[in-house]
Amino acid sequence: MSARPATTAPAPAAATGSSAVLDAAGLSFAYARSGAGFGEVSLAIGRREIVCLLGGSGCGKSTLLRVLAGLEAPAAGTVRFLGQPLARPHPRSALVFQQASLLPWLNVFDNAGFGLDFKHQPAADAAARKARVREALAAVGLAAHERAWPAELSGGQAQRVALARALAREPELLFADEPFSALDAITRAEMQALLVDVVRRWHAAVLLVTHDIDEAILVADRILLMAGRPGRIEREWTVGIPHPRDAHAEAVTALRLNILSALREASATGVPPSPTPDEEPST
Ligand SMILES: Nc1ncnc2c1ncn2[C@@H]1O[C@H](COP(=O)(O)OP(=O)(O)OP(=O)(O)O)[C@@H](O)[C@H]1O
Repeated sequence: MSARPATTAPAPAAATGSSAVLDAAGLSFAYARSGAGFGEVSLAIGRREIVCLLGGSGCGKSTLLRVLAGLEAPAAGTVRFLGQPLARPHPRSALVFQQASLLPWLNVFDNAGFGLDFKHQPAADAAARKARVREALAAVGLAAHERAWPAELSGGQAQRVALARALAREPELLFADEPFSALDAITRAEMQALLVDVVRRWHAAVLLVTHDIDEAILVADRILLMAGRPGRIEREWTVGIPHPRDAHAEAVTALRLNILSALREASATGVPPSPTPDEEPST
């Protein structure tokens, strides 16, 4: 019998109310200069859930992440973080981008601790701060590199420091925007596995923006497909495949084909096809 990942009806997502670390309703956004943005997005991210926002270039994934993270205000709609309206980046959230953006004059330890000095971060005494940074660096495999300088690191190591900097903040939700897309394939695969491992151990949820279908399938608990202009969340898949996932497994291949077909349809018509009758709704 063929194993098949669950596929679903359109968003909004399943996690709601007290089970959600973040929920957003009726969000839209348009840049003043270009008018580009996204429209009518409603979604929720459950505690400890890994959600991938997948879509083609320019559909508004990064913009949506920025609004959900509190970096931009929406034109309409609301974002709630742990049940409270979000007006600015929440102290229990953290961000990782494609570029590690390490400060060249700080060593690895101080770069990893840098996020603890941000405004509105809960106060931690020096010993607790040190312990948090050490633990985060150990989790990403850089315990032996505390005193190294950013210029001495490979791209993968620099991204590990960026991940440690995020973990040290003990986030409830980690926003990650294409964090591995500048890395070579082997390092990327290592980082994907590391991400799943550490966020599970840190009990953090993740919103991962990617245009890489395989990355989404190998990492996510749930995949949201964004498409159209302005972008909307058009489809959603719950990925019930246990970790670690094998890129060549039958269930992974089936889901890849399913997503590819939805993406192709979206680029041809602007709207992905509705789920077929044999595709099971997730909730
Ligand atoms: N600061 C800005 N001012 C005006 N338009 C912008 C700005 N930033 C992005 N855009 C436009 O908004 C749209 C969405 O951009 P966004 O970066 O969110 O897309 P994306 O899906 O993340 O793309 P990619 O995968 O290529 O990064 C694009 O058409 C882009 O050109």
